[in-house]
Amino acid sequence: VSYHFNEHPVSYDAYDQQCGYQLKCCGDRSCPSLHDLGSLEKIALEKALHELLNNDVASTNPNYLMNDADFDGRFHQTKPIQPFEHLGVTRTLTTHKVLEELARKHSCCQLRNLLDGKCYSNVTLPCCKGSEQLYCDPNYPYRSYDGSCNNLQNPTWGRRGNALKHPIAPCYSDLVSKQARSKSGSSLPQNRNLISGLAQVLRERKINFVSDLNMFCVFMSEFMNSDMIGRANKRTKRATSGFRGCRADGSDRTSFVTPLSNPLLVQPDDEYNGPLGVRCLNLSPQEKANDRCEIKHVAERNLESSPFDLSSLYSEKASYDGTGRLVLEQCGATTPIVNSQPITVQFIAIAGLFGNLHNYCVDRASTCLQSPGPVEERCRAFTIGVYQKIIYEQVIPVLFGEEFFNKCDFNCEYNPNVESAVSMAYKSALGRFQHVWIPEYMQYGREGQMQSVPFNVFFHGQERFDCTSVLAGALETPIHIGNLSRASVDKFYTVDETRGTCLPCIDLASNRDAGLCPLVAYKHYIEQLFGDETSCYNTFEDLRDMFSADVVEYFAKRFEHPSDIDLLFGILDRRFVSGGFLPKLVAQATCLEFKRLKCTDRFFYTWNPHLGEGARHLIKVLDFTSLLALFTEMNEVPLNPFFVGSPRVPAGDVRAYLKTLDYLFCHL
Ligand code: HEM
Repeated sequence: VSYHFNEHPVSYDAYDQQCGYQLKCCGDRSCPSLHDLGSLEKIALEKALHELLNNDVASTNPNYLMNDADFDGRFHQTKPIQPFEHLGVTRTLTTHKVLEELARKHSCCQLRNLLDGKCYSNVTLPCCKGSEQLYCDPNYPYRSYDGSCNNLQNPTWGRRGNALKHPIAPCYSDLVSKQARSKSGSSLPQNRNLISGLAQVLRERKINFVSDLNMFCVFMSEFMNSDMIGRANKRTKRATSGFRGCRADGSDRTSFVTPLSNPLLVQPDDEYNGPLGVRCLNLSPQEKANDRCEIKHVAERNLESSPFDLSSLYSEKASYDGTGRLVLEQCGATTPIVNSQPITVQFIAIAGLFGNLHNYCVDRASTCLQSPGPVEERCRAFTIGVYQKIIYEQVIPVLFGEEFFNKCDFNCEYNPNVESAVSMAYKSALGRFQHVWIPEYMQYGREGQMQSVPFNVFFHGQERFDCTSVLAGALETPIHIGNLSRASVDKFYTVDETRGTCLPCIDLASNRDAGLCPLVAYKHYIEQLFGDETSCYNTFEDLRDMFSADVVEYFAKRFEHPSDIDLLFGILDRRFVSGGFLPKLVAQATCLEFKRLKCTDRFFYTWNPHLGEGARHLIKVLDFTSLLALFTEMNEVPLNPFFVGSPRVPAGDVRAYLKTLDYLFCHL
């Protein structure tokens, strides 16, 4: 299966073609003239500078900012635009304004030909010349901290701050920024209304089946996700606690409006929020990345490096003490992890296992390290190796099940010809599938003393929690299946167990803001890649091959046509991969992302030539069972850490065995 992205995404017609729908722009090969690009650029640059200046002003005015009195304060917090990033942000916004102007001036088909790259090759704005030159030392044996130089021919590939990729051209109604519309041209169903109605339908299912997969696996997956994708809320020069879109009491939109927020409307008859008087939910639009001013379909910025390199833990400038140990905070996590928001203490505790592993390594290696190089880099490479092994040999096989794991086929060699990047369809829709597993309650406590605590309690005041109890509880909390919990749909991130935000609504908003194409088109695209048979969806009944009856009935009530359904709803696909935990479409999308990120990583642990024999042996041995034995106070640790009720072994035995391997740290 090819995981390769086209350099320029192209509009995807194959579904319409196969299903006999009228093809847009069929036969229209005309192109817009770009003779006035220079003057469009000048005007756009002025507008962009003005907007950025206004945004910076807003970032210093409390009227525009969230504060701790808001229930969702810090949920939408923003990082600063670093001085070296200003030029890229300005160029991105300028080009965006030029694209919007081109969309106003030219016919849809002409614009489509232009953005699909069918008119001219590699057009950029005239004033936006020159790209930075990075020099990489091909013999330097360690990863950079921002992901650059992983690929020696293309040193910027995989780097923090790069754009994500559209696998197929987005389906904005104006091709560049306006939200997609239904087949007939009317608006799509309103976000919160659609999600809250869906949750109500699913709630009626009363499914009793409880899975034995646990929340430890879910938080580990979240941690992996945060390593490959960093959230890029639109930023200003200053970091902020988030820009306000709604009034503090949620009763309405605020009158202090900027392009930095894009609040969601809530209907008065909203089953949950209506009686609370909440009519508005805050939302942060995401920043795009088009730093070379290319005239093409543009995607969002990724604020992490894409490879699995523990970038969210080590961050861009890791804080080591004089001996190479990481400076660790709660549960062993680093400051950037502890300070990120929104974050639960379970996430902090999982990140902390890897922070602790780094320091465990330094403590052993620093006295005897025989391989050349600084101990912090050798231990970092080792820690990343253990983490990559856990992902590809433990997490993914469990999520995929044996059959699909083999079908996906992770046996590759290093492939330097493909860019390491994450797809928009994964980030803004299908990759979010595991949000449906968020339960109402989490277990918390040490052996024999577990208690049930509402999920959202763990977002706030994390220092109160005991790390062993947090992890022990996650191991014994089963995932939630079959419907959408109130903890996720109505009370997400709440401070008072009443007013909260709506995670699936944020997911849907993200899907729509990213202009993702309809579910049926994307499904067709991915099935073609996998060589699967593909279907056409002319009626809602046709959807029965992928959704259960209650969902089909709901969609039929809310959407005008099956091809209006948003890609996000692929998370409700009822065709699960056999022996695994993911729906088929989600599994296929995940397969592509994880394959790409493995096979394009020059330092992947199985082929990294700079790992010594000691590191290789330790990576083989270490897994979550060992990490839990080493870094928690559990008396007994699970052998199958992703399942509730796993058989356990005494932690002391595991620790004693690992101690016999200490000499290996001299040969990292
Ligand atoms: C149960 C724990 C989890 C919580 C509390 C959680 C929460 C969140 C939140 C608040 C966002 C930001 C939404 C936005 O502004 O767009 C987000 C984004 C996202 N989540 Fe989760 N999530 C969890 C687990 C997962 C898991 C297990 C996965 C799948 C591997 C996942 C995949 C994603 C993706 C792909 C995004 C978008 C990228 C990003 O903004 O980082 N999440 N999640």
